[in-house]
Amino acid sequence: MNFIQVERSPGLRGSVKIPGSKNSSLALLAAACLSDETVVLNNIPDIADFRVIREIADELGITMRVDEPGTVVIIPAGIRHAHIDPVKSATFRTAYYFVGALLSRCGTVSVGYPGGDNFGDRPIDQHIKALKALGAELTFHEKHYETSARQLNGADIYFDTITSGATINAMLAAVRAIGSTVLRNAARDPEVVDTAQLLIAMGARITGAGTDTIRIEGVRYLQGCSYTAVPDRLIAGSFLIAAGVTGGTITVEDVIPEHLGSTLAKLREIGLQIETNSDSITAYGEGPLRATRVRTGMYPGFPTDLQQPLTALMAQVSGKSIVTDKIYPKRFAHVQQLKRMGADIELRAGSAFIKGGLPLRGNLVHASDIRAGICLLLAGLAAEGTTRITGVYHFERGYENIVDSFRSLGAKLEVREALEAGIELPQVN
Ligand SMILES: CC(=O)N[C@H]1[C@@H](OP(=O)(O)OP(=O)(O)OC[C@H]2O[C@@H](n3ccc(=O)[nH]c3=O)[C@H](O)[C@@H]2O)O[C@H](CO)[C@@H](O)[C@@H]1O
Ligand SMILES: C=C(OP(=O)(O)O)C(=O)O
Repeated sequence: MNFIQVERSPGLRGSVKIPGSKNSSLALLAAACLSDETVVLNNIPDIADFRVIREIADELGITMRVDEPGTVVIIPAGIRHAHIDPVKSATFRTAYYFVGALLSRCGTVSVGYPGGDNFGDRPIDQHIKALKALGAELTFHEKHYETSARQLNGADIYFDTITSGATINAMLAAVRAIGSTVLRNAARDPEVVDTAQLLIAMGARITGAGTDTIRIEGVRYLQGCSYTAVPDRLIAGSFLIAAGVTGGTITVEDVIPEHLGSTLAKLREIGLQIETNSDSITAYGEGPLRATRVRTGMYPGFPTDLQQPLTALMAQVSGKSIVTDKIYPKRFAHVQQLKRMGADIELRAGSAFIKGGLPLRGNLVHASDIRAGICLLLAGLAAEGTTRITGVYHFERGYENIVDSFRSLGAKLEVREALEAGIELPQVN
């Protein structure tokens, strides 16, 4: 079993190029499968979820060829069926996008229940509601569910809660439906806009993406195109937070600063100096930092996916901070692990109450999901001694070359094999 070994690394310094967004790429790969022609996607990160999607595509008869790093050629015309392996689909979150994308083409799509990060309830009722409104019928089995439709018809759909996943899925299903669809209370995330932009480049008729009302006129034919995924705002945010954690200066390149509006405002409030240019951001973390209170919210609110890395920072900053997750109130598995490293954090009703500024000590800790992993890595960079983090698979789902990127900034960390290192690691998922 592998683990990541991290040593205290004060004052990280340098620049990192930010790869394409994981969450966008997962939607774009499915969206491309709606096309009648070849689609080329650029800036697709080489992460674990992508590798599973390629296997699934291959089994369905869809070509997904990597021509050069980051560039994926998708030829959906050869699709034979849409029965997606339930075991493979359960290893990541977004296999459900293939329901929206393949329903109009195949009539029936079967897929396993969504996996991905496990931090309490992640219902898909709004996906189901949207698909039903468009005319689909769903049947649920023990390990998979099946969605069928002879024809999809446009509909007026109101989401009961703001959800990026269901907004994207409904958009995918609606672009080839007959007639008009309106999505109300839609998510405004950059990944929703990115998916709409690709679909528009393919010939879809979509307006309003980026607002809470998206209008779609169904079309019969979608052409090929070449499209580039937006940069990963969550990876960018993680590196900027690292500047605060280590008291260093870090520049993230190839980013869209507007996508990080709430994150930059919060980091400035905490006391980091932030400089933005058209496609780069520099965070200076040397100055005195202040405790804060943050609540996550759907975009443009503070992202739940940066709540965990921010908690590692606030554990370093003297004073009382409160981190509240309104999107996933149970997304706090990292707290127990931070406590093992000496942090003083109490959990109550969806909030972490942090008494910051205590010295952290390296320990053996477990990353239970992607952002818990980056949180522990950041804590390890600040802690005295050696931190060993298990659950490396979760890093591989979210971050391409994370270890090399941190090393390029001067961080001391490496991936090690437990047997070779002579260390007995506990068996955890
Ligand atoms: C692959 C991907 O893009 N993952 C991101 C996506 O997940 P995902 O798309 O699963 O998250 P959603 O935006 O759908 O979830 C937002 C909120 O809506 C709720 N909800 C969602 C769907 C539904 O049918 N019913 C319902 O109640 C969820 O429980 C959550 O409280 O957005 C999350 C919230 O920004 C991020 O943490 C994930 O990194
Ligand atoms: C929750 C996340 O991912 P997923 O939705 O793919 O599980 C994440 O990227 O933080």
